[in-house]
Amino acid sequence: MSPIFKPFRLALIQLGSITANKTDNIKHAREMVLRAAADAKKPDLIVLPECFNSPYGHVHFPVYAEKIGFTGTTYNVAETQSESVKMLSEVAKETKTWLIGGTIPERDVDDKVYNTCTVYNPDGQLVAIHRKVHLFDIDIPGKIKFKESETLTGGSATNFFDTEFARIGLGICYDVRFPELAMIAARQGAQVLVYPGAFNTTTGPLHWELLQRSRAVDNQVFMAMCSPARDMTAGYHAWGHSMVVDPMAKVLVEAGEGEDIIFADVDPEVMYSARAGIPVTEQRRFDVYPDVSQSRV
Ligand SMILES: O=C(O)CCC(=O)C(=O)O
Repeated sequence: MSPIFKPFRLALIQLGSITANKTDNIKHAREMVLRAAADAKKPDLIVLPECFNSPYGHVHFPVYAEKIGFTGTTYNVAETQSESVKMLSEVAKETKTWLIGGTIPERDVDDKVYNTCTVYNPDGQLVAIHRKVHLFDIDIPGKIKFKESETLTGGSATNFFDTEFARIGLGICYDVRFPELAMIAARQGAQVLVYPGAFNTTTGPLHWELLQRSRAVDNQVFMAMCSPARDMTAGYHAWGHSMVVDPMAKVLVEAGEGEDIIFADVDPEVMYSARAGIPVTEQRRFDVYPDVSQSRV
């Protein structure tokens, strides 16, 4: 049976004022979630950006890392030591809204550090965790060099979660460059992909929109990426331009560079008509090439 897909409203928080003070960052993120939830057309799902509680950079991850402290697949927020997880759980409950809590640096029980996304239901329960699978290691001479693998470990699982309105596939930023991850989630029934991300001013203008529209059109799903706002005084200049794209690759809404909250109404009919009109989902030739979604970890 196909997963449920009903109309819903999505809010992306392009968070600004991310400073060296973690407590302030968490407080500000909470205020912005409250503001998004208080919109006249209350969203069903709110999203925060990648690395919302710390400055972005591999040197910062171990310093800001929090012990979420869960193993396996059941998560009891009452047991966590993470102040970010506590806040996210509480504000999801307070607003009675689904919340994708951007990402935070996470220190695991084995002392490895991950770039981790946590998801909460409207009761404040932590229902899903995605650790960034593909680490952002690039070197474009004269432009940008970044090596997350100096301090981070890559996650080893693909992830989605179910709500009462849709199945949502998860990824984080650089993960969007690897079509297999999106393809696997889509083939597992996700109709919407949400990736907190923080592209930069070199790759952002070239690839941020292109990659989202590509993942949307090749899987005929909705795709959303939520960035921090750009801060030219920070060590890393995020691209901003948080956006939501529909299954025909149309950009439904796009933020600028500054702090903002953008909203989109996700209409399942757009996905159904895209799939009916261009039926690639039924025309695949697994007799010619393998179905990568079957090689799931
Ligand atoms: O892929 C890119 O160009 C940017 C990726 C990135 O910023 C990240 O993974 O945090």
